[in-house]
Amino acid sequence: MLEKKLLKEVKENQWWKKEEKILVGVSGGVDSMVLLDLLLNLPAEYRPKVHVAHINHQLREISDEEEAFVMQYCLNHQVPVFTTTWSEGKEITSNIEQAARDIRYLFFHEIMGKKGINKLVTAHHRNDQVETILMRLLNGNSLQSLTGIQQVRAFGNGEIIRPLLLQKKDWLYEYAIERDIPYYEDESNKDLTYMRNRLRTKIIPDLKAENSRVEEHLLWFRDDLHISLALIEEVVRPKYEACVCFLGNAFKIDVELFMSYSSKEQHFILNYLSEAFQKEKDVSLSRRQQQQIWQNLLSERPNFDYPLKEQWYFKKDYQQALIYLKNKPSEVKDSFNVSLNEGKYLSKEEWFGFFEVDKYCIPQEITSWDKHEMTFSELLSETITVRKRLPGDRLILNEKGQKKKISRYFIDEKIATAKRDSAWVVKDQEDIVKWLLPFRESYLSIRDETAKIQYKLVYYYKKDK
Ligand SMILES: Nc1ncnc2c1ncn2[C@@H]1O[C@H](COP(=O)(O)OP(=O)(O)OP(=O)(O)O)[C@@H](O)[C@H]1O
Repeated sequence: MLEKKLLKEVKENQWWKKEEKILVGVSGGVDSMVLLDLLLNLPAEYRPKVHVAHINHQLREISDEEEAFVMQYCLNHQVPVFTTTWSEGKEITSNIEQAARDIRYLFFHEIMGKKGINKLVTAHHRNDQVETILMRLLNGNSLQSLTGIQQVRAFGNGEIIRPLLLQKKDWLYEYAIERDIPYYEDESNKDLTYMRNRLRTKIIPDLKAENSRVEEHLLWFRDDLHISLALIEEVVRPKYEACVCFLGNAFKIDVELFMSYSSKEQHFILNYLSEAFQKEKDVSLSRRQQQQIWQNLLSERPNFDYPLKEQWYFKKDYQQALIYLKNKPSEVKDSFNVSLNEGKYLSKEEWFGFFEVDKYCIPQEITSWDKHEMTFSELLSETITVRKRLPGDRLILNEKGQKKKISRYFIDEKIATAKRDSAWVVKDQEDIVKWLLPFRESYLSIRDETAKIQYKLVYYYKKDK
């Protein structure tokens, strides 16, 4: 039955082409083992070229055994498999579930990049969907997030697909038994310190005692909400785009235009603004902060500056409002010395490291950030200086040693002023600019491709820095 349901969806949705490479996240549990079996047994004209990724979180005694099991299974089925072990940094994370998730997606992303794969496939199913919606509802999350897990959404350069999202967990178990599929039972699912597990084992069964179809009803609610929000989006999104503009480190709002919209439209414009904050700056605005912005926009006071959250301020200047990042001058340091095998935060959203390749190690909390890196084979200097640019700093452009002032480079490349100010100059002890972060490397630092990489400089930053 399950294979028929999946095939129908594969045909309808055309998630992948025949023989297209996909990466499947396989934990070794029943969901992902069933997914793997289903994918490998699709009719040839719908079957993708399956690759598997497994992350050994080392959180349980049998973690190593599970990893070996997934590897052996893939070997037996001639499926390429990539594994990694999460061995460092657990002790410094407060939310281990979230950190494990970040590590997973980072690894998926890395493998997809290396192997030229654009599609990640995971085994989320209908029960995961119900639990997610309930969890978000109980936690007071946004209306948009109550539409739960999306079956397809953007991920890295491609997308993440959840082919089993409409299938019940019971059906996966039945399929596994029928086809004698081996899997590991996840013992941590019984741990009632996690909200999801309490929902699964206590609260949802209680709700089902009230109405046995409660899960179906929640999914109806989800579908209706999804459609309603899409309709609202059609009307309000163009208005949001007309009155809100993202400037890199600030959001600019046209107050007059905002005031010309109905209060219902204003409500959704603020929701979209909040989403944009999350997406662009990784900052979540509470409901109270959203209300605060709304009141400020409607306020009759023509101009004022108001602290909103951390270093974010709301500033109104007649018909224009800005939500912008104000750096406290005392917290801004503009020069750092980084020794070999050391890393430093340059700001709350940037981290710089200098390492021998085999001693490379980064703080857990930055693993999901974006990065630039530079590798080289010879140690030119035991300390690297990272600092803001100074007048006269020059880049070496080519093998002839031709130099260009950084200020000129910015003009020629039409780099916005705000971005110029956030740039870092990386120098060695010879006082040669090796790198203008995040824009370009000096010619001298461009490595010989045949030499063995021994050292690396890495710059991690939160997206859109
Ligand atoms: N250790 C792992 N290695 C590889 N893939 C995994 C691993 N754990 C989970 N996955 C993949 O992620 C899917 C979701 O797993 P799970 O429900 O445990 O995670 P979640 O944290 O609730 O979800 P998400 O990771 O999407 O936020 C699994 O069905 C599987 O495809």
